[in-house]
Amino acid sequence: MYIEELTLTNYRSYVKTKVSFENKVNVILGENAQGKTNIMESIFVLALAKSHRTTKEKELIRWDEEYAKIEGTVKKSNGLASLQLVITTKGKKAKVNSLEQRRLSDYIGSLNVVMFAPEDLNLVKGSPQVRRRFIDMEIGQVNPIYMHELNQYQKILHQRNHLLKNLQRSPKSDYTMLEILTEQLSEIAAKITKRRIAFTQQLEKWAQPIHSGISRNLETLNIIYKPSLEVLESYELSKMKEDYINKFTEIRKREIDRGTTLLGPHRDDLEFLVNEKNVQTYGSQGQQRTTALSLKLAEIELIHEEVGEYPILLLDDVLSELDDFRQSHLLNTIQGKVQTFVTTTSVDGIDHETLMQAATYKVVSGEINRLK
Ligand SMILES: Nc1ncnc2c1ncn2[C@@H]1O[C@H](COP(=O)(O)OP(=O)(O)OP(=O)(O)O)[C@@H](O)[C@H]1O
Repeated sequence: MYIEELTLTNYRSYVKTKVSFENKVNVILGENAQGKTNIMESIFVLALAKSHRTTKEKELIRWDEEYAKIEGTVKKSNGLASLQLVITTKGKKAKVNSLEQRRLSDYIGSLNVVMFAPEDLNLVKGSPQVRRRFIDMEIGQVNPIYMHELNQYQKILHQRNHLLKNLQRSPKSDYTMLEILTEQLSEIAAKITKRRIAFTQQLEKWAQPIHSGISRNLETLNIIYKPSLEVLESYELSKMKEDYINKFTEIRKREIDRGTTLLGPHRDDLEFLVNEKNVQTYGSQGQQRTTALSLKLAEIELIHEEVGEYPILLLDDVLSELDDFRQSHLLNTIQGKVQTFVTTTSVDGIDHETLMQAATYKVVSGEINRLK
């Protein structure tokens, strides 16, 4: 799939902008703070109805305006789709081919993207939250039900935490509600855990040969899902739910003392092993970069496997962070098959053939124009 045209209205620094793109590499050039990342972010938001750099949606709306609108014409193997996402301070509304989507989770997946920005180099080294967000975004865009389950999970988790805090203050309260919420949370926790384990295995399958290639066959990569509920011997949903309920019963006193839910997908993590050693603890910076790059390239293949089309790749200011060999590996992999957007302040030093043939745009003060 690829984006033919993008229109932004009141989106961050853009008042009204319409721009056509090519189904190849599109390089977006510009000095600092001119609006390059805003373009990348708008494509990401059009796909996932969420920003990669903020949770505060108000920031996406141009100052002193009421709403922001992102429109995109997307070419897919089954034809053209016109997508529209309107963001207000009260919420978001999405349309596909002028039809309003009842739920955002139904809309997500209309456009698939993979973003690679400098902060993704943090995927390995950063906090577990960064890795959980990565998993959720990736499964969410190929599986709308997962997004729905995740929302439900967050709601029940919030209620349960609130109740645990109340129980902490008045221990004589009724425990029936806690049992009901524990049962509901365990049911969804099992579904989410199961999907995440399956996703991790699928991601590992794609990432392993890629990592070997980038490391010139010197390194092997393993990706392990680390659930907060230990040893999930059975992957059967009912058994997993039962395991969660039993464990919650076991740690009830501790949870009430702490006033929070101590177990579940919101506490899980991913572990990366290079040559069987934890790369977060023992890996060099180079190995950590190779791992992050392998994961991103694996994501592209995984989405292709799931939806039957390659996603769009957004490389925000990241090429200059990679050495020549990793840069070439990345550009050789995407060449001719993935529509790619690259932002950079300058193409000096990046002399790969793919970039020579790219469509080039210049961004100045919130306006984008084609150069070649
Ligand atoms: N809600 C908003 N309304 C108006 N302008 C905004 C809004 N949010 C951000 N901006 C402006 O957008 C500009 C930043 O754009 P962007 O992050 O895309 O820069 P960039 O070209 O990627 O720069 P760099 O190379 O430094 O990353 C800033 O000038 C900022 O003031």
